[in-house]
Amino acid sequence: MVDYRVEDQFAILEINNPPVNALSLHVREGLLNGVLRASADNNVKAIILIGKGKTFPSGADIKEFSRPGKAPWLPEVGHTIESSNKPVFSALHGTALGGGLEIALFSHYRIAEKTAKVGFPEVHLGLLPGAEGTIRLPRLTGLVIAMEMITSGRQVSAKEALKFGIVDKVVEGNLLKETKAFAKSVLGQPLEPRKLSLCGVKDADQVDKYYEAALKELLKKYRGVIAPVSCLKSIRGSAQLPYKEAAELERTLFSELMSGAQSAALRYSFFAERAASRWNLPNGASSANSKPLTIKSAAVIGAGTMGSGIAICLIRSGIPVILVEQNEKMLENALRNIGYILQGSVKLGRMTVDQRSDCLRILQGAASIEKLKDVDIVIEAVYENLKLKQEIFEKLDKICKPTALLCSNTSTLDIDLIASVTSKPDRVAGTHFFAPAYIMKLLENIYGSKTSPITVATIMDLGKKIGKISVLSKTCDGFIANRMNKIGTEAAFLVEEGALPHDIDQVLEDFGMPMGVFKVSDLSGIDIGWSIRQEMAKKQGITLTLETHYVSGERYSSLADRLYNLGRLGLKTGKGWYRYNNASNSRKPIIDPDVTDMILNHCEKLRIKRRQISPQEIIERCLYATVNEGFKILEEGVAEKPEDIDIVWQYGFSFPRYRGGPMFYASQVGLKKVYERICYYHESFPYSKHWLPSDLLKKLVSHPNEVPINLWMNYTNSKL
Ligand SMILES: CCCCCCCCCCCCC[C@H](O)CC(=O)SCCNC(=O)CCNC(=O)[C@H](O)C(C)(C)COP(=O)(O)OP(=O)(O)OC[C@H]1O[C@@H](n2cnc3c(N)ncnc32)[C@H](O)[C@@H]1OP(=O)(O)O
Repeated sequence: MVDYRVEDQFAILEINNPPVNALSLHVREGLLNGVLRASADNNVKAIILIGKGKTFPSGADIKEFSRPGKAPWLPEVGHTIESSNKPVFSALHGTALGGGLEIALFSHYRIAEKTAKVGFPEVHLGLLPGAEGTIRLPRLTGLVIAMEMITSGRQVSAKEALKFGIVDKVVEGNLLKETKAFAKSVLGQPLEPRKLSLCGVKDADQVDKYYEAALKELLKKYRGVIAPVSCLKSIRGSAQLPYKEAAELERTLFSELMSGAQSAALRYSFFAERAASRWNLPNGASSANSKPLTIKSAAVIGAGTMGSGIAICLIRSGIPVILVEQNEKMLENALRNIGYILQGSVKLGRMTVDQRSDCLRILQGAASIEKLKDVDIVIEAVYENLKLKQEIFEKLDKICKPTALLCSNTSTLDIDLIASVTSKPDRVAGTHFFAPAYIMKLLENIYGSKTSPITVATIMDLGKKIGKISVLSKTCDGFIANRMNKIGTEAAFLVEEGALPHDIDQVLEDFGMPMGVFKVSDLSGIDIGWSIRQEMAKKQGITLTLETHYVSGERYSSLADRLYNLGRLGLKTGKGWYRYNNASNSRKPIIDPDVTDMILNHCEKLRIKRRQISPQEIIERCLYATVNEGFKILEEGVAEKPEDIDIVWQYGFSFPRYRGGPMFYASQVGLKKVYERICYYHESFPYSKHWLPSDLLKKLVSHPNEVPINLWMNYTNSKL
């Protein structure tokens, strides 16, 4: 794990723990023993710590955090480094992060390869740098930079690290050779001034001012998230307390975070995100044995909001796009809008003027699909109508080259039905983007019964290339995301039973959702849901009225239909579930007594006796219904593993990452408790089939050993 050799009187400690040289127990032991050995060796003048492979250590081993750890701990290794009688040089390349950077800060000197990056990403794991990083970094950079770097988790380039005083030199070429050369130039100089534990924080007298300003920002930016504030408290300690006491405070804060629910969820999320990129199909094909095709050109059909957004994602990644739209005016508008959106990115510093021009150069509009014969992939993003989509796919099948992938951005429709009109169903898949497509990180990829492994591998790989988090779903009505989302349905029932829209929104926002469900509904438009419901009713041959309370034996709420009938279509009409001050162009929702009256009248007409609804019930009704459907999705193999579901929720619906996702949340509450409440709600609401308890959940609670391990057990520390 740590290779030891002596060259030119340098003891080289080469850390060899692929893939990221995490500081696992054996690495810590190797470093400790290596430094002690070199310190005692009269033939050694200096010690160099360097990473083998692609990086200097990128942090502590996160996997070790979920089991009882073993000494030597990182701070002990660090102090052994700092107190060595030989100068220690850390040679940084790749990503020197977290514990890796802390090891470097215990060293007497730091040399960085030009492309190296350094940072403290612990905050993203709900932690703080717990091996004295919060005490040492401010001693090098001053408080403001340390506060910014540690509370944001931002990685800084070698050049910036040099400017901040984190590294002593930036080098090009052979890192070891350059480090030796630098070492030779400073050998013989006293070590004491290089020991950060003996230095002070130069702007310590300003700490209260900086602390207050940073705290105000953090509370605004990270509502409900505790780690950033703990980071700040620890940095304040570094300026206010003697070194040893500051380190003790850091240790206490670190332990509190480490044993808390938020860090558990964030650490789970780190691995869940990586697990979601690995997939297995029922036929044995998998990400490990399937190679993607290279996508060099693409077409997007439909220049509405979704189509334009998808085109932006592709051109931003250098993939030329033909954007097809029959309506010339609409096409013209879309191309102009794409230009504006990219202009906005330039203004925000997310791309340069040249990059914007490069994007627009590879974007081309077309009025018909005849031009698509050479593209590698087509993504259709027209109106959600099966017949229309089938017509398009039938044409594409004739026009496109045989190797082209034909994908649909459908959010609900069966991929098999779309593929059935083509002669190459193995090339057909779903690529479901979330609005706005150029911002939302999720790409929900869908395979049908005939989709080939190459097609799946290609769309999963494409997602990664365009900067998305791809998750794979088997085809079904609504796929993982929309099928599972029962929040809106239960929220409407809760309003009928006694809550008000703003009560529910408040509870969901306090839980950590960025916006309550009724605010979201106003933003996307009440008419959207209305047309989906009308379409569904048409299919079933029924007519919906404002008094409809059951549809095909299922409970139904017509509250949103009432809003539609009143012309309250949401933000765009200035009125929906809330009222908006359109005169001042404000998007701020205002509680509207007219809506309350409408709700009360509705309940009176339907003879619903209203009651007091607790915040606990709101959470349970909205989330447990969703979780129950999640288990059914797992049971049916729509999602391969719970991580896939949780990642869909985090990146598609902005579910708070510090709660892990609905499935992880359920495991934290305790599956037994969740199951019992689902059974209770099933008894209370027999006309909502989403409360019919999932067999998988029942089995997990009663006979956990009979459940295949990939479906649950190895991913969570579920409390049964
Ligand atoms: C008696 C009781 C006494 C108690 C005393 C307690 C003392 C306390 C001491 C605590 C000291 C800890 C202090 C330290 O500050 C804490 C940390 O260091 S936390 C970790 C900080 N580092 C990170 O968060 C980095 C995370 N990794 C990344 O950001 C990226 O992986 C990367 C390094 C930028 C590389 O990105 P990519 O090249 O894209 O590669 P992947 O992301 O796909 O990763 C590849 C592979 O590696 C796995 N992995 C990555 N990082 C870690 C890690 N830190 N630990 C374990 N595993 C890691 C990753 O999961 C991938 O594997 P896969 O999941 O695909 O199998």
